[in-house]
Amino acid sequence: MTATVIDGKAFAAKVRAEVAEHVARLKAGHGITPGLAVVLVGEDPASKVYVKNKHASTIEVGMESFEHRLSADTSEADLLALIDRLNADPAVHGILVQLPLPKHLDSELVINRIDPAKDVDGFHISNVGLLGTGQKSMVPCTPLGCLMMLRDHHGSLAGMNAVVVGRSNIVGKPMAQLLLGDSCTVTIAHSRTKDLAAVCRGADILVAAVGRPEMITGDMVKPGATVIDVGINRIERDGKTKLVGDVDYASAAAVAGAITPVPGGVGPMTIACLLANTLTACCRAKGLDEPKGLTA
Ligand SMILES: Nc1nc(=O)c2c([nH]1)NC[C@@H]1CN(c3ccc(C(=O)N[C@@H](CCC(=O)O)C(=O)O)cc3)C=[N+]21
Repeated sequence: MTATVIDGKAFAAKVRAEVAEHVARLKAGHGITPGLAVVLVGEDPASKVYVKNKHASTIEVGMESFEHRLSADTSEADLLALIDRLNADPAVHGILVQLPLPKHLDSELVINRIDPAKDVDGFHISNVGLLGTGQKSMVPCTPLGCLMMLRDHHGSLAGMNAVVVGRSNIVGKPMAQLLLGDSCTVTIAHSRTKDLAAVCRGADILVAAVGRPEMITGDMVKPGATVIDVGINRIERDGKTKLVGDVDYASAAAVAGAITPVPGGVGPMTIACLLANTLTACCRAKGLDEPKGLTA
């Protein structure tokens, strides 16, 4: 058996096209252009990759892109003042502060300064609480992208056993909440889980979000399971830099029913969902119908 490859790149292009269509309608019908502000402090390499892809996509779907690049030694007061300005700016519907921030900045304080209605990352404590209680919120982009791919592939997820490996606030925990919301039986596994392989083999849906290159191997995958690889790891192999996931693709694909590749899987969906969230935030701010199929 060889797994169906879930093409995140193609799916993301479809999502972006849907977003672009809504944006065109907002412009023509209401004279509104959704705007996304991205704040980048310092020079984190992962964030730079993200920013590069993001800027082009924002423009491509017809939105306004506001970039704020601050030096690595920016003070907390200056960063908070910028967020206050963006919160008050009616042209800005979404605000994203690139993480990680330099060590001298308190990322919790900074994230919680963002107006929750403009928090397109879904990291504000209010959005975390709303998601956890099943209320309307802004949903973190990476888990939302994974959910969209799973719904597209399976239709209903009800009753499926889902195992999320990784318990981060940005992926693992919100992913588990979303799967629970779609009536999966959810297990969150992590570095201290006993017999991780056996837990993973119980999964109909296996989401790998551990940040360790190729840690999830084929012997940990139930035959026919759907494997979602959230990992983006840069490694050296045969003298070259390579992008690999948290899943050992070759061995997992030999057992799985469906699998997302890296690159071209979850990554492009994260960016597409950032645009979808910006559109959603804009529609909510204006009291207009929000797009269907682009939210949780
Ligand atoms: N507040 C905040 N929100 C984020 O969502 C956030 C962040 N900070 N900081 C940095 C990380 C990283 N991240 C990526 C998203 C997509 C790709 C992506 O599109 N990857 C392509 C490959 C890119 C390549 O070729 O290197 C792929 O997987 O196919 C990569 C990285 C979002 N992040």
